[in-house]
Amino acid sequence: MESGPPGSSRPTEPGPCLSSQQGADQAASASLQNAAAAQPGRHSLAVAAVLPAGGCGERMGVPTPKQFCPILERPLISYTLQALERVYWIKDIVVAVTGENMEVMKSIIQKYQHKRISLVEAGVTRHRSIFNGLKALAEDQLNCKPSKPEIVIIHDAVRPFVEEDTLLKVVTAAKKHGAAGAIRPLVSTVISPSADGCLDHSLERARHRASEMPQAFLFDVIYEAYQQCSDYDLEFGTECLQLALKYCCTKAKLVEGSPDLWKVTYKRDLYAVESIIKEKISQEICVVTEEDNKYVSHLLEEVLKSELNHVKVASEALCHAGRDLQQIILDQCYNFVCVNVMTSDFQETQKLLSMLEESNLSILYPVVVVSVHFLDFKLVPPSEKMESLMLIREFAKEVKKRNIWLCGLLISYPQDEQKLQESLRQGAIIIASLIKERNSGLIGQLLIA
Ligand SMILES: Nc1ccn([C@@H]2O[C@H](COP(=O)(O)OP(=O)(O)OP(=O)(O)O)[C@@H](O)[C@H]2O)c(=O)n1
Ligand SMILES: O=P(O)(O)OC[C@@H](O)[C@@H](O)[C@@H](O)CO
Repeated sequence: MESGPPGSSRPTEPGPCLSSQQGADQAASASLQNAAAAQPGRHSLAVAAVLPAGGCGERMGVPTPKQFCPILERPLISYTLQALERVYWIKDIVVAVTGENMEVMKSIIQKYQHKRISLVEAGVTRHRSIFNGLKALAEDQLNCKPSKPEIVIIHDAVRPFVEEDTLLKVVTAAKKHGAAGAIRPLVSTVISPSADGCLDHSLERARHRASEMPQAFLFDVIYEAYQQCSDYDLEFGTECLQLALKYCCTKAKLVEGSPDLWKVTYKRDLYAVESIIKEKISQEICVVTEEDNKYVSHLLEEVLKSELNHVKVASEALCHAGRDLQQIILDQCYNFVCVNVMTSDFQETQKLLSMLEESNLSILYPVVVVSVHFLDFKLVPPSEKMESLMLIREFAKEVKKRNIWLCGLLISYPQDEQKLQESLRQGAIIIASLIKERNSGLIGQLLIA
């Protein structure tokens, strides 16, 4: 079993330097795990995960294997790893990738700072890849520690939306029953065709379910099942729960899963993943300004709130050493509007960009920064400021390297109150679109409300 990339830290317990969000995640995990472990006769479980990621994604119909297809410029598998890493009681995550993708996988682990990841060679089928992952856990010594877990989770690398409570449910059920798997209601009816391609019979949809992931097993059960498995099953099987039943007489407990457990299979699934992630990271906007611009910022904040229902909009002063702003960054707000009034320079915006670059916020998701410039076009014709405003292109090119997506917005700042409200509304509509759509084609552009 190969560890993560050279120089990367071996799987370690999450350190004390967790950001407040990660800390919150760990606290949530601890409470979930304690809840499970608190059950009579329970003790904390040694849990590992195996992620089969050795497929070629034929049904996706693109050259890149789907687990490496980019979502907001980040490979799909990295989202799944992030989902599992947030669950701190999963001690080891074994990913099965083909030899030709081993280096790509190592670079993903390094770039997105994934921890507790080990790599094994995938097999020519999904079952063989999973078996290789189990062998690595059974026979390998991670960090000179016994790596054989009590419970092993098996989860497809192309199912990025898996929550801790679902993982805990299948693990808890597997501890009791030997095996457990997430299921979902069938959307289409299952039919059985006859040899001549006509309908032989259909299954009663209400009495059947779709088998999804995650699944969990007592390690010894599923490892024994794979060791006994026929070549036919290894070659053509698609259901781990069936192997546990067939070779170990273990009847898996079926756990109702959430709607977002689906497997990315076709191209449309990538678009669905991207829109879900965009929705998730556009739920909070921070309007940043200097003290003397608070009035305009507040006006813009109110209009943004009215334009973006359910989105949390807060204002923060850029000064005071950014103490409150630091906390907002730590709490993983991915959208910032920097308000500049009657100026075309970028001093305030650059202060914000520096703070963002110093944080690790944009490692996993692109951070959108809109540098807003209110100008009274009657007093200051835009043409006079255009040259300095176009510097946005250079700034944007620089910070894009840190996954910060910067663009500019020029908003007319008329003296007339009613016209100002109209400008603000136009500006808010553009800001809302930039944040929700996250169109990388607009990076470095100067838009005019
Ligand atoms: N030899 C294989 C085949 C599949 N998988 C993994 O098993 C998961 C679910 O399988 P599937 O959706 O079938 O992936 P692909 O085989 O890549 O897709 P396709 O059948 O369209 O080629 C994926 O994470 C895939 O990478 C694997 O580890 N090893
Ligand atoms: O490799 P395939 O995508 O054909 O099969 C994978 C799925 O069957 C599997 O992930 C769930 O059905 C649970 O077993």
